[in-house]
Amino acid sequence: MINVTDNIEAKKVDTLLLNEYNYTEDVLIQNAAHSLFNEIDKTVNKYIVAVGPGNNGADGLALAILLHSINKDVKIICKKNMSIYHKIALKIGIPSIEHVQSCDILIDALFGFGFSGPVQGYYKELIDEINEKKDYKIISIDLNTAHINSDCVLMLSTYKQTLLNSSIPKKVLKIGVNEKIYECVSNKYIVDEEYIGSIKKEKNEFCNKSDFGRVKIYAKKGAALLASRASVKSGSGYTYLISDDETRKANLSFNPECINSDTTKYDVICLGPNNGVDFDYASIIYTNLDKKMVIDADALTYISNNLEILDSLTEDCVLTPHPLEFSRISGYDLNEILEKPFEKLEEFGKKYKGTIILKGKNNIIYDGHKFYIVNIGNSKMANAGMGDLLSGMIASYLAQGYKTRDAVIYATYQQAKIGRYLSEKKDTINPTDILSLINNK
Ligand SMILES: NC(=O)C1=CN([C@@H]2O[C@H](COP(=O)(O)OP(=O)(O)OC[C@H]3O[C@@H](n4cnc5c(N)ncnc54)[C@H](O)[C@@H]3O)[C@@H](O)[C@H]2O)[C@@H](O)CC1
Ligand SMILES: Nc1ncnc2c1ncn2[C@@H]1O[C@H](COP(=O)(O)OP(=O)(O)O)[C@@H](O)[C@H]1O
Repeated sequence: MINVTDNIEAKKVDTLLLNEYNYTEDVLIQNAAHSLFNEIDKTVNKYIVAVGPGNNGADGLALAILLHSINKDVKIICKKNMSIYHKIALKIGIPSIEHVQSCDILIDALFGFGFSGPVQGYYKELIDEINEKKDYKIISIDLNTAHINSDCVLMLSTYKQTLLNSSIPKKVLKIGVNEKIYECVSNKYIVDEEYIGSIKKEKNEFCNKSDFGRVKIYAKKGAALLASRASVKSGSGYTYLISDDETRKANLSFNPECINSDTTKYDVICLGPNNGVDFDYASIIYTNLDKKMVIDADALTYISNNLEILDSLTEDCVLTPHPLEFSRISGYDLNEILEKPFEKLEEFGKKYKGTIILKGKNNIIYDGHKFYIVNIGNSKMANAGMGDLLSGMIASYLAQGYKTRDAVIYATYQQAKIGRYLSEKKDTINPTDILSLINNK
């Protein structure tokens, strides 16, 4: 998985590598430059590198030297950079220009995580000029400098936290450092295919349906159909729906594999999708504390009026709030949650047991120790019922024996991955579109 760092953590990584692991700045800059060079489009010819005063600028200069070595037409705009790379660049004849010229790619190597705003004077004027002329593609190194209209950011070694809220295309490049080294600095990770592959459970040849667990869902109306169908399609051995007559009747034709009656034998309960806020969730929760549990939607609203329930939750409970629901159960201000989701989840997680997923563009999963971010979905998925579907999927993977945290990660990733796939074909992605593709190869 890829580590996520805020500016303070990124500086700590820097210090750690230099002081504890004997890396030098030059080794890191060289590694960064080679990764950038490998990634950058070399089918074009003209490049300009806008160079800042610090190591972000040095990365840009080292990249310019590599582009020059393969005879590309590369120029630098560099007022001040004390690194050896500036001297080398000038010595080998890379032209230094004062103003932006026409080119194919402009590389923003002005500032990285050492920047603290606002930008003024020379750099402000240069940034305005870069944005104004724009007949080129702008690629930013590590972070996009304030107000630059980048087309892409190539982050170095860690995912930069401020970019979680940016829609600019981005990629993390390795710089010759094993990610495990960052673990003592950051406990936030972007979930990737590699992690998903490592937790995926394969089916044994002699398996039986009872090996895949029993899910009992308390839900009503369309939300019940979505959650229970998602549970069935995600592979739980048995899915039971506890609902009203009308919903059960509709579910019979929509979801023939689901069992529309109660059971005393089950491993997981999923509570809430459109089940009403007047339902007695407390007694279901208190009598099922030995089971795995997914608490969603109306059950979360109920808890916000019966907060003492939170004290009873176990490690095997999953809460699935969107930001407003999280605000209701935590009492935190909604804007504060949106601005500082990690801090607020950690504060909440210190008080109560279990795993919580804060849903949205960045789905942030917190298990009381680490944060796992699933951010491959897209805004076309933002419509009613998506959360109901997700809670059914989480319940299903819990029943199949996934660790609590991993069931949440696995379900969220599968949902977002289908959303990403469909986004190329559709302008709106409905939960039923996702349902039809759950479990497809
Ligand atoms: N492990 C790492 O952490 C690595 C970091 N590298 C690069 O190093 C960068 C960080 O380098 P630095 O710490 O030197 O910082 P930066 O290069 O991001 O910027 C620091 C410089 O910008 C100036 N500055 C800051 N805010 C300003 C403002 N508002 N207006 C004008 N000037 C301002 C500072 O005085 C300082 O000279 C990363 O973003 C990355 O590109 C790479 O070289 C490879 C490895
Ligand atoms: N902008 C977005 N980008 C990516 N995924 C999104 C976005 N908005 C919502 N989602 C996904 O849709 C779901 C929304 O859940 P929720 O708000 O609870 O929906 P509902 O109210 O329909 O139950 C989450 O799984 C989330 O990942």
